[in-house]
Amino acid sequence: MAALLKRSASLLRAGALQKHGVLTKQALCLFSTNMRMFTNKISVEMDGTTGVAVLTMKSPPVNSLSLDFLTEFTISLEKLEMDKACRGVILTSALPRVFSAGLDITEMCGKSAEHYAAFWRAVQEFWLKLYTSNMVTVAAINGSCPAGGCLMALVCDYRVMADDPKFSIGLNETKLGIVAPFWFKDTMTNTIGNRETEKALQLGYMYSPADALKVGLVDQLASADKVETVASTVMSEWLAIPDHARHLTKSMMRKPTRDRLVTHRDADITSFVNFVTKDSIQKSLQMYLESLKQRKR
Ligand SMILES: CCCCC/C=C/C(=O)SCCNC(=O)CCNC(=O)[C@H](O)C(C)(C)COP(=O)(O)OP(=O)(O)OC[C@H]1O[C@@H](n2cnc3c(N)ncnc32)[C@H](O)[C@@H]1OP(=O)(O)O
Repeated sequence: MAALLKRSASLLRAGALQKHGVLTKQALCLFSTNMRMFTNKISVEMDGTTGVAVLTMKSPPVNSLSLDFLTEFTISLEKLEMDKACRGVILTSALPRVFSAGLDITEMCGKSAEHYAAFWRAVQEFWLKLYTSNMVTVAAINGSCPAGGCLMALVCDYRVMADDPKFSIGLNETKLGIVAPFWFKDTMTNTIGNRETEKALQLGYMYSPADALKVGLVDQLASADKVETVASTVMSEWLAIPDHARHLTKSMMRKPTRDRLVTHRDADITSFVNFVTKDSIQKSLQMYLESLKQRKR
């Protein structure tokens, strides 16, 4: 620690730390310490010297995105966003075989319209915070990630997936008899293009890691035990770019998609509530949940 402080002081004297916002941020990293945050469903470990946090989802059995999970996730992300020492976040899962099973289906079944509205606002908030994060975000996908799990990976800046054919990734909503909202669709289109998204969404296609790499749904594959290490290497490459330039570029690329949801946010909630309260949709979701349970028997 004394050596770090000495090095920071000498950098400050040399004026190196005031040159760009990014260097000032790096200087803060030099002064900062490691940090740990735990909630029931998420743990965050921040390395003060690299400025990289690892956010690990740990909500068995499948890291489904319940209202509680989404709230804890969004708060953890906000805390990191406010910590000037934190420049990048790696998202990963503590569960074997599953990154995230997507939205918690039980939050969309047999509840009140008020509950559905609150749940959907939390899903929107989670997407907005992650999609517009100033930090570099890398998904270390160490298991399957259907629907909302895939969305979470897609909003990151880079995706590394475990090269295991047992895992799959995609927006499979049509298979549940439901429809991915326009901002899920936009996020996928921005990643793999219109034609591939059109096919993938209509068919509710779940890609193997190899196929996901082929269409650009993920950026890189790694053996299951190396996913996080590869994600860290990718993170250092991204952090070599000055933060302000990288972030302004990210904002420029993402603003139209973000603005579209912000402009239509309330209408999107109404539309979700109207959709999910239909008897036919409730029946489809119940049947799907039942089929998940039957699979095990
Ligand atoms: C209406 C407007 C659009 C809304 C947009 C919707 C977006 C979504 O994200 S909808 C959710 C879509 N998700 C899925 O289709 C995933 C379904 N799950 C799976 O495919 C698998 O569970 C798995 C591959 C993620 C993991 O497989 P495995 O390890 O074999 O675990 P199990 O299938 O045995 O599941 C254990 C346990 O968890 C329950 N469960 C699974 N997924 C969900 C979920 N998304 N929400 C709630 N609960 C889920 C599953 O039913 C099992 O429960 P128990 O039988 O009670 O143990």
